[in-house]
Amino acid sequence: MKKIAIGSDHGGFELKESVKKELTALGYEYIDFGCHHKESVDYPDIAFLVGECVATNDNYLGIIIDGVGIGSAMTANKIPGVRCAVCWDLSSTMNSRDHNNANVISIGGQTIGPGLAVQMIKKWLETEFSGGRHERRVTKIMEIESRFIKRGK
Ligand SMILES: O=C[C@H](O)[C@H](O)[C@H](O)COP(=O)(O)O
Repeated sequence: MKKIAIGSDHGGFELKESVKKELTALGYEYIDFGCHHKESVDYPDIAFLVGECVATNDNYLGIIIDGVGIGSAMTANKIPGVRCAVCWDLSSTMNSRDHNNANVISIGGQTIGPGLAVQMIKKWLETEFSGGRHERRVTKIMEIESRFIKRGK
């Protein structure tokens, strides 16, 4: 069973607490990279820690929650090896695993209620990458990333 790296900014803090309860109920071990309060923080600081954990540990998946999910996903996707998907419903959630092999999910604490969020997280964790034609496409994504790493950009 994969382990989970989870983090949020102030806008996702409350939803993160709900998601953590669901993770525990599902039997997942997790590391909470913060924040641990509702005071204003900068989402790149937390998204970096979650993304770094996933990129350096094959047995981790990541969950990031900020206001709408966009800034944290932008940040995490700067880290080589991270494929972070902004998801907003069950369909985007399943697609991000089944087709895109996302290893980090980013959701909005101000746009998604706790009921839907826990359903999404459960679905995301139980959905496997289906490979096949999608393997070819995800490989192309990773090859584009490697080209820029080689150039040192
Ligand atoms: O994409 C970024 C996130 O939605 C942030 O949670 C948001 O930008 C934070 O804004 P504020 O400082 O106004 O809560």
